[in-house]
Order: sequence, then structure tokens, then C-alpha cells
Amino acid sequence: MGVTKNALEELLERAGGCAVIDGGFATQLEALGADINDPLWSALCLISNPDLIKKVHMQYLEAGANVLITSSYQATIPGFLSKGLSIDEGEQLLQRSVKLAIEARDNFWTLLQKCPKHGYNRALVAASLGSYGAYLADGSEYSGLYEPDIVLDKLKDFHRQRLQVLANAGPDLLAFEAIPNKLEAQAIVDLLDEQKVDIPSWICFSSIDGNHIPSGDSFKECLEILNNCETISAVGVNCTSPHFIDKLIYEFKKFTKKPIVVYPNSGEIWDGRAKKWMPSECFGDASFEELALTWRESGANLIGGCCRTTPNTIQVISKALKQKRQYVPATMDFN
Ligand SMILES: C[S+](C)CC[C@H](N)C(=O)O
Ligand SMILES: N[C@@H](CCS)C(=O)O
Ligand SMILES: [Zn+2]
Repeated sequence: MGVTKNALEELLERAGGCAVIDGGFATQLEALGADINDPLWSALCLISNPDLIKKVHMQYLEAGANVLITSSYQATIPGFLSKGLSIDEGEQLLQRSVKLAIEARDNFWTLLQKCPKHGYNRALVAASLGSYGAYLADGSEYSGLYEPDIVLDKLKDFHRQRLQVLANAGPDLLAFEAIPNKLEAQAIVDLLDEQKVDIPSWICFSSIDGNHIPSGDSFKECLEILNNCETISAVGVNCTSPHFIDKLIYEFKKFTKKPIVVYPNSGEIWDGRAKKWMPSECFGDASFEELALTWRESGANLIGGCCRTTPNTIQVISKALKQKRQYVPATMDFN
């Protein structure tokens, strides 16, 4: 008897073992003219310019993304309340983030039906959930250092309502992004279990030094927490320099059997106080061709880009992975 595959496993099978995620969402919003210098960051556009959100999703689909990550990274009910909105309105905006991505995916898929040999996979929609640090909007998703009173229960309280609303909005996946400490990973796992969430989810960590997550916790400790949670269908790293990715894939493979997700930023560094990207050694789009092939070879199952990457980066990744297919066993078993 075959075991039923979840949406993520099906996608990985359709994509030959390695699927493409989209790129920097906020980055492309800004490139199209949005001003997101705000505590809500990219989620501000859920209020001010939902059409632009859909346009960014469309551009990533055209570039070859198999997974769209929604605009909810920094969208929270408390964040919306501080803009003078009601809880109800906040919940509607969270739902809107999923709806916009689903509409873009469905429109794109309908258009493709006119071209029988289009070569695209139908994309999945992953509802984004940023960390408590992202909500603070002080750059602490890259330090992992929260105030001492931010204990496990407080982090669960922070994540509870948004998780419920986004899960009920009908995404294919949940994407916990740039989680900076193991306490928050534990809070998320506890909530997924308590709420009996059955949507395949991934948790990705950020890293500044390539050896630990920002708080100093080890990847081993973090993965031990995630390995026990069935809802977590993939684990990985995002918004981290491409420099560290290959080494981290090997590190992950030592400690987990779950599929591995990598979507680094360009290598630039975010100054959380100045709210600016600092010039540093960074990777241009062309370098992502070879990088993506290397990461797939090393064992990554989902590859994309995070901040400061664009649809062009994703097109480079998608083309590289399509042109140079790798041998894939008939059945993949991640258990
Ligand atoms: C991934 S960072 C660049 C997002 C923005 C940050 N949370 C802030 O608002 O400062
Ligand atoms: N999904 C978010 C991640 C920021 S680290 C974005 O791409 O804007
Ligand atoms: Zn990022």
C-alpha cells in the first residue's frame, strides 16, 4: 500500500527531486516602486497596494518559481492594531496575503493552458510567518536576542493567532522564515502540535557566521527539535549569505532526514538600526547558476533566493536546474 504524499512531496516528485522557490519578495516590491520603510515592512503593501503584491507573485511565477511565498512575513495582528485597524481587519489582511498568491498562481496556470508545451509546474503557495524579531522590526531576526521576559509561552502567544488565521486561509504550505533561536523553533513546533495543523510546513533559520543560528544555538540542537514534528516537512536556511550554504547543507544532512530548503540572500548585510542593506561582498545573479547546481548536488531539495535576489535570480536558478537534470531514483523516501 502506498502512503499518501503531501503537497510538498508531490511537488518534489514532479520537479525531479529539487524544486525552485521564489526570490526576495520585499526586494522586488521595492524594485517596482513600493516604499516599505515601515514597521510592517513588505506587509504594508497588503494595506496600500495589494495589486503590486500580485504583480510580484506573477513575475516570480514567470521566472520559474514552483513555490510562492506570501506577503505575510512581517504581517501580525499587533502590527495591524498599531496602525489603528481592528482585529477583524487584521485577520482579513492576513487572509488577503494568501488569497493574492493563490489568485496569481491560478491566473498564471490558466494562461499556461493555452501553451501545451509550457514546461512549468503548477506552483504551491507557502504562507510566510516571520519571527518575533521580524515583528519587532529592529533587526533581531539576525541577532536572535530577545528580552529576558520573552519565554516559551510568550513566543507561543505571539505566533498562535496568526498561525491559525493563515492556516485557515488555505495555503498549500506554511513557511516559517529566518527563525533566529531554538526557543522560537520549539514554540512553533509546540503550536503546530497543539493546533493539530496538517499543512506541510518548513522552518528555516538564518545564520550570520555559517556555524550557528544567530542566537548561538547549534543547528544540531535546532534540528533535534524539528525532527520530532511530523508537520515539519522540510528544514533549512534562508536570508543567509550564499557563502555558507553548501557547508550548511552537509551539516543538515548529518542531523536530519527531512528535505532541505535553501534560499539565501545576496550576501549583503542588513543594518537593522539604519534599516538599510550594507554594501559587502555579494553574489550577482550569474553566480547563482553554478551555486544552485552545487547545492542540488549536495542534497538541497528546494532552492530559491531571499532578500536582494530578484525574478532574474530565480530565472537563472530555474534554467540551470532544468537544463542540467540530475538522476532521480524512481521513488523518494524521506522517512
Ligand atoms: C529580513 S529583514 C531585511 C526584514 C526587515 C526587518 N524585520 C525590519 O523591519 O527591520
Ligand atoms: N519572505 C520575505 C523574507 C524576508 S527575510 C521576503 O522575501 O521579503
Ligand atoms: Zn530575506
